[in-house]
Amino acid sequence: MSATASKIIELQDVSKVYGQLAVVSHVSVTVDRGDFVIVTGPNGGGKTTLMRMMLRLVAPTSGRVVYYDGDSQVPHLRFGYLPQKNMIDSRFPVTVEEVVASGLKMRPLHRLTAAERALVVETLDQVGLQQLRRHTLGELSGGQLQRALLGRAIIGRPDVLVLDEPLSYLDQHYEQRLYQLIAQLSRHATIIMVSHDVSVVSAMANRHFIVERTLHECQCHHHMLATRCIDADLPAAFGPKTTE
Ligand SMILES: Nc1ncnc2c1ncn2[C@@H]1O[C@H](COP(=O)(O)OP(=O)(O)OP(=O)(O)O)[C@@H](O)[C@H]1O
Repeated sequence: MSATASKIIELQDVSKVYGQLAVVSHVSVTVDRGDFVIVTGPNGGGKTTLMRMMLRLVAPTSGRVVYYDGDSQVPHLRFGYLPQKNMIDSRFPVTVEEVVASGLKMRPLHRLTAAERALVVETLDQVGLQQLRRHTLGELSGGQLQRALLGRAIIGRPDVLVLDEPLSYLDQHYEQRLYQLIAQLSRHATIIMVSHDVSVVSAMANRHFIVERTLHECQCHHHMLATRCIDADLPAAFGPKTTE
């Protein structure tokens, strides 16, 4: 981001220990408003734990997670979160539209305002699930479930969208749709995305964190893009974010 970018999330010497296992160790980093951060690292390296501490869903063993609006600290941010699929119990008897709407307000569908209902319809369209809106989660394929959860994450027009392995289970068609949707969302939201597939996403991101117990920021990100070290077979619309 530019020199005038304002920070939105700050991790201050954050660590997480489970039993004897130091999962995340002394991470200090700042994410700026408008950043698009890609997060990579080995299995079990602590990526999900770090994301969930950023979201304040997991309390750090030590250190602090601080949110900002401009220069002021704020108690909350509007987050959208797409968790890893293995964290979801799809036996829960709710429909696709109820799941999507739950990202807006914890209210039954019939109690949403007309504007909120319109937003549910628009979001179902964005994730391509209008036809399946009355289906329950248990009736969905892995990719359809992933899209329903993405709908829930984006419907509230979040300040920060955290996506943990969003490409899992998606077929090629929806992978492309997802890239387009994320590129669109990144114009208004800060995006933090865990992904093993850096090839396409790298071209949308302006920062790259590597998490393996601790966090390294990969400074070669723009160099890699500039020299096309990454084999990014990109749709033309996906130019890299600039750092002017
Ligand atoms: N609630 C928990 N209790 C105990 N150990 C945990 C808990 N959550 C995560 N762990 C352990 O912390 C380590 C890091 O897990 P985490 O899910 O954060 O890694 P990850 O980088 O997201 O992995 P992956 O790429 O496989 O999704 C793992 O060894 C995991 O077993």
